[in-house]
Amino acid sequence: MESVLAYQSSEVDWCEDNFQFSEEVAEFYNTVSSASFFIFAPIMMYLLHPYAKERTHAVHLVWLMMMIVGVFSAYYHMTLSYMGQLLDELSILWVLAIGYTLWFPRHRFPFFIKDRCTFAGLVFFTATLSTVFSFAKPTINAYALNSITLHILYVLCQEMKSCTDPQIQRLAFTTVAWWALAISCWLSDRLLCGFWRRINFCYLHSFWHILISVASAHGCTLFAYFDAQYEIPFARPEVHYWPGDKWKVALPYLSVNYKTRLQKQC
Ligand SMILES: CCCCCCCC/C=C\CCCCCCCC(=O)N[C@@H](CO)[C@H](O)/C=C/CCCCCCCCCCCCC
Ligand SMILES: [Ca+2]
Ligand SMILES: [Zn+2]
Repeated sequence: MESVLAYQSSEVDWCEDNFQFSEEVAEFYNTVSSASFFIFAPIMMYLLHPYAKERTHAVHLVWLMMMIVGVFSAYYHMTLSYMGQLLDELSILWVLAIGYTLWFPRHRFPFFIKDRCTFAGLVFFTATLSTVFSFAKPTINAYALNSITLHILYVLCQEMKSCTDPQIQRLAFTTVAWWALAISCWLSDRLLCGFWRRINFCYLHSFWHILISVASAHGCTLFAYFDAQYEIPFARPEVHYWPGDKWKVALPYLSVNYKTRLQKQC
C-alpha cells in the first residue's frame, strides 16, 4: 500500500521540473492550476441551475465531480504517485460517464436501448469495466480518456448538421476552439518536452488544466442546450454568456423561459 502512495510512484511525469519550490510539492504550477476546476465548477453550477431545476438536479453532479477531479488532480501533481494518477483518471472517467448519461441525445441511443434509464445502465457498466481495466496499463489511460473526446466531437458534428441557429454555431465553434487549444498543450507537454525544456518553458500542462476547464464549461452548456431542445422544448432554452452576452471571453449558460411553460400548462 505504501508504494502506491509514494511520491513519484506514477510512471508518468509531466514536463514541469519536480520539487522546484518545495519538498512537499512535486509539480508546483500543475498543482496550483488544478484549482481552475474548483473555480469554474461552482460558477457553472450556479449558471446552469435554472436548466437543472427544469430538467433534473442530477446536472449538478457533473460540477460536483469536476471539483473532485480538481482535488485528485492537485493531489496527483503534488505527489506524482500511482494512487494520485489513478484517482485523477478515474474521476475523469466517471464525470464523462455522468455527462453521457445526462446528455447523450436519445435519438442516438443504440437500437436495442429504448429509454435513458437503460442507457445509464449501459454507460455505468462500461465505466465500471473500464475502471477495472484501468489498473492494467495506467500509462495508456490518459490517451484512452482523450480519445473519448473524439466521440464527443463526432456526436457534436452530427448534431450541428441540423442546426442553423448562428448563436449555437458560435458556441460549437468556441467549444471546439478551446478544446483544440487545450489538447495542443496536453500533447505538446507529453511529446515535445525536450523542446520546451530547451527554451525553459515547461508549463503547458498547467495551461491545459485551465483550457480544459473552460472547454468543458462550453461543451456542457452546448450539450445541455441540445438536451433541453429535445427533452423540455416548452422551456425555450437560450444560450447566454456570463458576465455579459457582448463579452469576447465569457462563460456560456442556458436560460429557460418559465413564463412560456406556465402559459402552456394553463
Ligand atoms: C454526450 C456527451 C456529453 C459530454 C459531456 C462532457 C462532460 C465532461 C466534463 C468535464 C470533463 C473534464 C475533465 C478534465 C480533467 C482533466 C484533469 C487532468 O488534467 N488530468 C490529466 C493528468 O493530470 C490527464 O492526463 C488527462 C487525461 C485526459 C482527460 C480527458 C478529458 C476529456 C474532456 C472532455 C471535454 C469535452 C469538451 C468538448 C469537446 C468538444
Ligand atoms: Ca515533472
Ligand atoms: Zn494534470
